[in-house]
Amino acid sequence: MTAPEHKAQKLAGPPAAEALLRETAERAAKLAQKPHLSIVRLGEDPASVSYVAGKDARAKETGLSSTVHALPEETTQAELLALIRQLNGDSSVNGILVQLPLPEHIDEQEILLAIDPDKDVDGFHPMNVGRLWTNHPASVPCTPQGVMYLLKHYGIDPAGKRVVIIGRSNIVGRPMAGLLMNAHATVTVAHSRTRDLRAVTREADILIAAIGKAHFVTPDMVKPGAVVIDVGINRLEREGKKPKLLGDVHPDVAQVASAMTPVPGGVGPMTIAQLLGNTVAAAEEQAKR
Ligand SMILES: Nc1nc(=O)c2c([nH]1)NC[C@@H]1CN(c3ccc(C(=O)N[C@@H](CCC(=O)O)C(=O)O)cc3)C=[N+]21
Repeated sequence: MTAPEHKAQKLAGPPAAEALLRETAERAAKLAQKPHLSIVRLGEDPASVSYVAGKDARAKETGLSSTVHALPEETTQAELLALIRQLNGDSSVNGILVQLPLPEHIDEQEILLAIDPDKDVDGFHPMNVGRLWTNHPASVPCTPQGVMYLLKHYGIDPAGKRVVIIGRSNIVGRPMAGLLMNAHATVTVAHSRTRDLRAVTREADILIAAIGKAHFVTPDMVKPGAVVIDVGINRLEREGKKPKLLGDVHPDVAQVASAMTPVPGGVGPMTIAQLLGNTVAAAEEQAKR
């Protein structure tokens, strides 16, 4: 590309995340007891170690308390279930998060089903999935809920607009579609089997990339003036250096989009802020009982 004639507005995550964290801290301070988040992680996958450390630190800065249960990779299904049941039964624990992905030998669906839906701050329990899809949302997955907050923060209302989501994962694509439908958008979910993907994505007023492939979305796939939300975080590990983080959207897309989230510093910080928001909401509900 030659010299850019146009540059999309940067939808920075940190200012929106700070606003959400401030609201969350104020709500946390009103509770008789500090909201408590229990985070469970298996094994030493570097991305998981780094994300969990971020969640734990942010929780403490926001006036919540948190515990990290770092278990060995070889932890059995039964041992993990036993820990979840213990946390379910512990009234001092308001939120439970089991960091994904789990090792191959663990049955993820059985683990997510075992978490008390009232403590399911990830919103991954089928009960909470059902609540979202019947437009009675309770706990909603943090990344898509964080995207909704970010859009609102920047004055972007999806009502009546055409939104195309690329990716159909349980963590991002599917719940994102449910939230946007609830917000009156016209939603298309595209994925790896979509024919003529470019024709589909070019229809989008708001394009959400949650594919998991670095720089997958190129300028030719974007309608001029569209808003582009990049949910991808592809870690390029480098010898002796911090990994480089690449989004799912090619940086040249900024020359056709009207607004675009950066990576890092876009959706990622929203995810963590929303997780703490969900934890405080769970604590508020539990305090009513
Ligand atoms: N049960 C569960 N719940 C999750 O919410 C969950 C999960 N498992 N597994 C993995 C994904 C990923 N995820 C991120 C959170 C924050 C950043 C984040 O803060 N990113 C920063 C950069 C962080 C860095 O430097 O590594 C940014 O984009 O600016 C990224 C990714 C939560 N996830």
